Amino acid sequence: MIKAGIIGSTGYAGAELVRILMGHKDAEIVWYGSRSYIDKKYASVYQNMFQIVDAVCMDDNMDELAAAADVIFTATPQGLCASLVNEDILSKVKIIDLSADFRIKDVATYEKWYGIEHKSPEFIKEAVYGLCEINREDVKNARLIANPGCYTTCSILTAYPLAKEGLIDMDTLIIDAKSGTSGAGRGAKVPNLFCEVNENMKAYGVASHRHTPEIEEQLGYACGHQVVLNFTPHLVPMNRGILATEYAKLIKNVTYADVKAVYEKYYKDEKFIRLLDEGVYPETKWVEGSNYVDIGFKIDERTGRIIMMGAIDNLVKGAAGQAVQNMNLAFGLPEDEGLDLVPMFP
Ligand SMILES: NC(=O)C1=CN([C@@H]2O[C@H](COP(=O)(O)OP(=O)(O)OC[C@H]3O[C@@H](n4cnc5c(N)ncnc54)[C@H](OP(=O)(O)O)[C@@H]3O)[C@@H](O)[C@H]2O)C=CC1
Ligand SMILES: CC(=O)N[C@@H](CCC(=O)OP(=O)(O)O)C(=O)O
Repeated sequence: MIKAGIIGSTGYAGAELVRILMGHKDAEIVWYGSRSYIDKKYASVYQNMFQIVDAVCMDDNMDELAAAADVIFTATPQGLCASLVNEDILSKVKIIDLSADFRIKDVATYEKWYGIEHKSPEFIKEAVYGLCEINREDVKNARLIANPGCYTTCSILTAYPLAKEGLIDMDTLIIDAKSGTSGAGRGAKVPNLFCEVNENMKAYGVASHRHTPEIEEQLGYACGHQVVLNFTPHLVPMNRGILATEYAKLIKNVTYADVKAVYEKYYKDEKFIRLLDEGVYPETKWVEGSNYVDIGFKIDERTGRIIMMGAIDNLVKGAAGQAVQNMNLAFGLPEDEGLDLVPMFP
């Protein structure tokens, strides 16, 4: 039985980890970490866990946690994991970080886009970018896994096969993405108040969102050269879900069947990636509560562009589900263990 500790178990991503790990037959949660609710019952923070979780919240004593657990998930604000990790901890326990601390390989890029100093840059090189479908073999041997971001998971997986096969002009790639408000976390913030979000839609982080360099870096690895792109996120009035719509100029004269074959080359055996039929486009509702990524596309012959669309649940494939997928790989378990989450509808 894998013993899991969660730092930040009281946030939205942490709570989703709790929900998923409760249904995992080879893992148990031994540490419900919190900053604000220490010694309080976890089920008093999340009443949906009443009579399901009996544990109380604990502090973030890393030494005790590393002795008690086999894996630590950090579902905490940017910068915290980097301030906790050290060689002693990593020699005892694997860390799966849901924040961005170890995703970007160039520390100067991280510090510029996040506006904080990186507290343990010596571990950046070792960290594996935990996009399971792409880095599966590296994840299996990793001590430190950088769980990808929610927008980035959706954006990268949607464009990856075409980038890899040189089908699109990467300089023309534009990613327009929408997220539900759980993507912003549980902390109180004025832009996320009901009156600000309900019956409203807004772009934010325009030409400056911190996920831009993460997407550029990963798609750059795929196509083999530096990528510079536009990424514009939007907040939409729903709880969960991300829909990324991506536009790019096609380099080659290809048909729908050619492009579908390229997607199938990379994803046909991927349990969590569903390539939709021609004329069917992803909707967030069809993946809600699940670890699926739904992908659809259309070639616009009039403009010579392809329009690719991907949808995920930001808290599952965009955070906790992917983190459990990474844990399964890193501990030699079936990759889908605990992740048979049927999408909920409506
Ligand atoms: N929400 C999402 O869709 C996604 C989130 N992520 C990432 O996951 C991480 C958590 O996000 P999310 O759950 O949304 O955020 P929340 O604001 O909902 O939760 C933050 C969590 O971190 C804890 N925390 C805050 N400050 C500290 C601190 N100084 N020391 C220890 N613990 C602290 C909080 O504890 P307490 O409540 O007890 O104070 C809480 O458990 C972030 O890095 C985010 O970028 C990644 C992908 C998707
Ligand atoms: C709606 C919303 O605010 N979304 C967050 C992204 C989600 C997140 O927590 O970021 P990571 O995926 O990088 O961890 C944002 O734009 O910052």
